[in-house]
Amino acid sequence: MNTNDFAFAFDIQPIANAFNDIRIYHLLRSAFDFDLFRAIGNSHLTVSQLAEKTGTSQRGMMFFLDALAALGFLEKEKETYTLSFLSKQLLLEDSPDYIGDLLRSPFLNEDWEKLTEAVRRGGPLEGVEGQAKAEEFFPKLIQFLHVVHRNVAVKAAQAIGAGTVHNGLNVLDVGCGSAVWSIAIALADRKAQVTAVDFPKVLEHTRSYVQRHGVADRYHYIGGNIEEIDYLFENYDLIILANILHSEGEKKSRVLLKKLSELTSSTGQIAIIEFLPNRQRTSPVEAILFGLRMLINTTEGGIYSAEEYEEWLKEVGFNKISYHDIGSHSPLLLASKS
Ligand SMILES: C[S@@+](CC[C@H](N)C(=O)[O-])C[C@H]1O[C@@H](n2cnc3c(N)ncnc32)[C@H](O)[C@@H]1O
Repeated sequence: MNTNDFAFAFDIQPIANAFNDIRIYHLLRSAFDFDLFRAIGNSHLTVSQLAEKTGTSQRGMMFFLDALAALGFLEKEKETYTLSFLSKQLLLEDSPDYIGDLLRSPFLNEDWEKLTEAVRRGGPLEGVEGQAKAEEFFPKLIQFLHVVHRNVAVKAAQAIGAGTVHNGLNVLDVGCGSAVWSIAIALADRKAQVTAVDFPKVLEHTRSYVQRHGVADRYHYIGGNIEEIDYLFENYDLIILANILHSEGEKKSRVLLKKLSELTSSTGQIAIIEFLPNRQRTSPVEAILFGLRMLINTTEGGIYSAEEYEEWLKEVGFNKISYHDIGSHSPLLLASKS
C-alpha cells in the first residue's frame, strides 16, 4: 500500500459531523448547569475567578471558557472573559429576549429521538397537529423562531419595500407565531395595519411580542385554525405565510392559497418564507433535514421545491414570482397577480 492508497477515496466530513453535531447543545447545557452567564454578568473575570465562582476545576474552566469564546458566546481579552453581546441579550435571565430555559430544555432535540419510530410508521405517533397539541408546542418554538428570524425579517421588510416603496400596507400574517415578520414590516412602515392569525393560546404570546416592540396600536387578531376561520373580507396588500405551508402539506396548502388569493388586492402580494429543496431533494442539506422534522411531527407536512410552490401559486392567479436573498437558508418568495 502506498500513501495515496492510505487516504480514503471519499470525503469523510459526513461521519465527522455525526460525531460532532451535538457538541454545542451540551456545551450550553453545562454552562447553564454552572450558572456561568449570570456568574459573569457585566464583569471581566479570569479562569480562576470563574472556577471559584462556579465550583469547578481550573483546568476544566480553561477549556470550557475557551470553547465558549471560540463559538462567540464569550469575549476573551488577554486573561479575562466577558459576555458577548449575543449572550447578554439572549442568555441572561433578565433580558426580554432570554431563551436560556428553552436551550437548556431538551425541547429542540427530543424530536430526533422519535425518528426511528417515525420512519417505521411513516409519520408521528403523536404529532403537533390539532389545536391542543399546537397550543402546547408552538409557544415554545416561537421563542426560538423569534430570535433566529429577527435579522432576516428586517431584510425581508426591506426587500418588500415596506416604508419605502409601500406605505400604509394592509397586512395579514397567517400563522403569525411571535409575529416577527410583520413586526419588522410595521416598524418599517409606520402606517401599516396588521391582522395576525394563529391559535388563541399562541396569540396570547403574540400580543406580548407585539406590545414589546411598540406596534400594538396597529395590530388586530383573529384566533382559530387558519384552515377554518372566516377571514374578514379584506383587500390585503400583503399576506405573510412564513414557515406555515410545510406543516400544512400540499393538499391543504393549495386550498389555503386559493382562499388567500381571494383576500389579496389586485396589486397585493403573498410573501412565502420556506425551506426550498431542489427538485431532486439532494440539497440544501438544511432543507432536506427539515423534511425529517416534518415526518416526525406531522402526518401531511413536507418540504417543497420552488417549482412546486410556483405551480400552486400560478393555479390561484399569482403569476409574477420573484425570489429575494434575505441572508437565510430560506429565501423570501414574493408573488403577485400582475
Ligand atoms: C413554525 S411556526 C411559524 C411562526 C412564524 N410565522 C415564524 O415564521 O416565525 C407556525 C405557526 O403557525 C401556527 N399554526 C400552525 N398551524 C395552524 C393552524 N392550522 N391554525 C392556526 N395556526 C396554525 C402555529 O401555532 C405557529 O405559531
